[in-house]
Amino acid sequence: MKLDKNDVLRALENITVPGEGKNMVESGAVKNVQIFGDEVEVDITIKNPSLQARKKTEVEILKVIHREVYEKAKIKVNIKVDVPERPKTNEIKGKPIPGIQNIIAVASGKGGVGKSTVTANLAVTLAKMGFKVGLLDADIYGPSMPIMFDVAHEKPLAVNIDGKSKMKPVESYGVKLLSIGFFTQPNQAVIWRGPMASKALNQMIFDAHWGEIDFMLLDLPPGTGDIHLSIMQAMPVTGAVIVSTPQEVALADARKGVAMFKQDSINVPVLGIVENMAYFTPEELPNNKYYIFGKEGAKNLAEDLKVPFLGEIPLVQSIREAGDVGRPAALQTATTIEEAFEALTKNVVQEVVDRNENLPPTEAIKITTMAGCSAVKKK
Ligand SMILES: Nc1ncnc2c1ncn2[C@@H]1O[C@H](COP(=O)(O)OP(=O)(O)OP(=O)(O)O)[C@@H](O)[C@H]1O
Repeated sequence: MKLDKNDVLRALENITVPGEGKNMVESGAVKNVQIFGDEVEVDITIKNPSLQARKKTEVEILKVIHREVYEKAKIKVNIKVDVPERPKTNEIKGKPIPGIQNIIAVASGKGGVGKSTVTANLAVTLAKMGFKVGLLDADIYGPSMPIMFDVAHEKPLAVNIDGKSKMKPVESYGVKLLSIGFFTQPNQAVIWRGPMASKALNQMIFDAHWGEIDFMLLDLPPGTGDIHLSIMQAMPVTGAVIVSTPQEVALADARKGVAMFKQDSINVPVLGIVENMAYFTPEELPNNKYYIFGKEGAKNLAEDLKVPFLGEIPLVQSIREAGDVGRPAALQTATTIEEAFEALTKNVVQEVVDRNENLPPTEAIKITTMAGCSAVKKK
């Protein structure tokens, strides 16, 4: 018997693909029907990859054609599975942490570019602006926050919260702080294996009593390794800030840092790049700028990678000194350093706001307005 293609299509209009509302012709799932005498070949694309869905689709097509068109038709069904790609931007991973609204990971490809210094100053500037700030020093290779916040001799206390013993972060300059450095001896070299470090970090995140936090800053170890992956998978990181100097070797590593956050398995939005040690200004010649590590390297990198440029911080002796004495330089009021960190912090907050505005409302609560923060004006 010679079959008619239209009869086959009409028959297929009676059935749907599992999980899809419209009939399989109307939904566009049926891609092609070919007839060769009493043979019918149906090409169909479905979104559900399960074996069960494929089998069910095939059986239903066979049954409906045999019933409605020709009971002895020889039927071949070619099923292609096309799983719709999940939207990649603004994805939040990890379990949300009650009370913590935004988690910003601060990273650098290369070590020693001032990642911890920038993180500490961002933290105190956010606190000055009126935000509730937490800082988690996850730099397992060289935790420097206890020194930078002058709390190296303190230890987090245990508090009882709803019958559970929780770690209470140490507080300094309005910033709640936990560091992997609180749990190691200053002179002891600790060799952290990946899973051990992740466990310690998980405890500092989930077994600590952080309370209400607007911005939790995460000082990551330098580089792009295993530990970064574990942290990103364990925590709902809002976005990442990359710190680099303008120097070529640092930029090459910063590029890798950006690539790490953008890769599919991590997929954390990059809030932008900070250029640290952008130029040197001697105190006695405040108008002179010396571009020791090159000029605008990180700014150009940001343009190149199409990520925001968040700001530049000069190389200033007092920034280093302030770090060493344990009082972040941005606390020095009415200085160009304070100004530089304020400009940087406003840009970071703005990027977080922009990023959160693009999130569906069902996501965990995020800061979507800077109202109430007089220090920050919306662009
Ligand atoms: N803008 C700056 N001006 C002057 N000194 C700075 C500046 N930024 C950082 N430093 C100094 O550079 C040194 C390295 O900085 P920091 O420890 O913050 O770097 P890092 O990138 O966090 O290093 P690590 O590899 O340990 O993660 C410190 O002595 C710090 O005080």
